Amino acid sequence: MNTHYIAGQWQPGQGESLQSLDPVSQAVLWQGQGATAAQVDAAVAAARGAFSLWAAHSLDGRIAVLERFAACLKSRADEVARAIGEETGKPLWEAATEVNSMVGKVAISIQSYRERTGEKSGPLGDATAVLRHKPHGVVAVFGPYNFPGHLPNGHIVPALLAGNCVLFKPSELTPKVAELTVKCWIEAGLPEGVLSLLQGGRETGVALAGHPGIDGLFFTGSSRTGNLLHTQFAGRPDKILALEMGGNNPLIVDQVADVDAAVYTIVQSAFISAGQRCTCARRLLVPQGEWGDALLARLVQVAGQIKVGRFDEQPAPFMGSVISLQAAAQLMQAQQDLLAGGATALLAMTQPQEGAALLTPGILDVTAVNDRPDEEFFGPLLQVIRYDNFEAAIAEANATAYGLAAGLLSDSRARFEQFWLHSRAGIVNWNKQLTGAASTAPFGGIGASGNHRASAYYAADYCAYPVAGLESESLALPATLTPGVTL
Ligand SMILES: NC(=O)C1=CN([C@@H]2O[C@H](COP(=O)(O)OP(=O)(O)OC[C@H]3O[C@@H](n4cnc5c(N)ncnc54)[C@H](O)[C@@H]3O)[C@@H](O)[C@H]2O)C=CC1
Ligand SMILES: O=C(O)CCC(=O)N[C@@H](CCC(=O)O)C(=O)O
Repeated sequence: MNTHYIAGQWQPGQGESLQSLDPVSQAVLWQGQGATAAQVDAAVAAARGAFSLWAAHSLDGRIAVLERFAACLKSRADEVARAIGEETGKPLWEAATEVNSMVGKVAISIQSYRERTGEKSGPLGDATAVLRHKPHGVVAVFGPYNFPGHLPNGHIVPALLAGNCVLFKPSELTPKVAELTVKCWIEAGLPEGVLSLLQGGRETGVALAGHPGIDGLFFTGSSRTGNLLHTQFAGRPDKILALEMGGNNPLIVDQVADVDAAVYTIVQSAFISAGQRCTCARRLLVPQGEWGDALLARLVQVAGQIKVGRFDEQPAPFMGSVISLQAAAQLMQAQQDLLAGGATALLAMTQPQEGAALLTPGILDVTAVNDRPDEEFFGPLLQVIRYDNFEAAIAEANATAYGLAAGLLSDSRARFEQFWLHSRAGIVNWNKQLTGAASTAPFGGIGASGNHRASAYYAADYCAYPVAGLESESLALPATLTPGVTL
């Protein structure tokens, strides 16, 4: 099977065997072998060979390729959305929004490139001060499985636009979506070697991340892998590393007037994509007392009726499956561990069909659990913590090493200002769902969620470095010479 795209050629892998499975039916959607270290070498060599020409292309020339890529995606939107639905399990309506985000990324990246890393010049003394940006060279992009199109695209598009060559290693769980995406780049006329596709798991990732021929690595994935990469890149200031990682995101609910609006916003925050968004609310902070009890009762009622189903089921489900049977088993185990540690199930997460990675929404009250794990449970499992007062809620929200997204549902502006001042996260929302971050804004976290290189609108910043210069058309002596120099 020709599953890797290296130096402008499709070729078979020579590494470990890989399969991508439909998480519900377990049907094989894609199979092949991962790229070996030698194949990674060949892709890096091709990228190094292609770099100077691609970087020297006019910006308009690169933009033209990007726009043809967007047009190709648009024309194949149904096919790409179907592949996303099949491989990840997310419902077709949601997969279609992912393809839209991929298309939209091109225009937004062009705008961001011009605004944040374009060219500026102005007079400085008898010279012109000029600021331009240069690409880093050859960069690796590692993608996660939860947005197999949109999130790698969020690195690849701005990286290519800035003039870098890219080695793309998608998640081993979503190779088919990656293959379709790369086919659109080829159709767009990207020159040979500028983009390679290296399918594979850990073995391929390790070979690529450690390759001396890369100038940088742009990663979206778990905090565990991101931390490994950070350790590996320590002592390498010559290489740029951008890490977009997970979160243990808090959503505080204050006593609001519209309970149903709060419940709807909580559902969209915790259970969209079956809880497999890095921005999903993981911890729901609810006031002690009658009002909090009533809110939770309504939440349990609504969440208990959420339609869960196969990605292509009609009428459409709100939640599809999680990515794999293994992920489903790990989540069920996490629920079991929390219950054993003293949690109460307000709504138990269940796996209704053996052999299918479909999970129903789970809501656990973990207030009584001592030493609550500061972990990201990447699925539809929401932990509720009851609080006594607003200050305690803010302290609880910040009781995490992560810092990706945090939110408040409150009718009080003063409370939001207090929350904003004290919260520690890259996204802080008020009366809006935590999920669905805009591509027109920076996207990144602090703490264990990132390394201060925000992506989305600010991806332009890590795709190019600034070069400042003083320029003059002619070389001439200054009007006054410095003391001590005679000519
Ligand atoms: N902050 C953000 O922008 C986002 C973060 N995420 C996070 O991603 C995670 C889910 O995605 P996953 O695919 O499970 O992440 P993951 O960390 O398992 O994998 C991400 C990528 O790294 C590769 N990889 C794994 N081990 C490696 C190693 N030792 N060396 C080199 N490469 C290695 C994988 O093959 C994959 O391509 C969640 O934690 C989620 O929060 C997901 C989307 C957005
Ligand atoms: O990168 C962008 O263009 C915006 C970031 C984005 O789309 N975030 C999404 C998905 C990220 C995730 O949770 O995995 C979101 O915030 O829902």
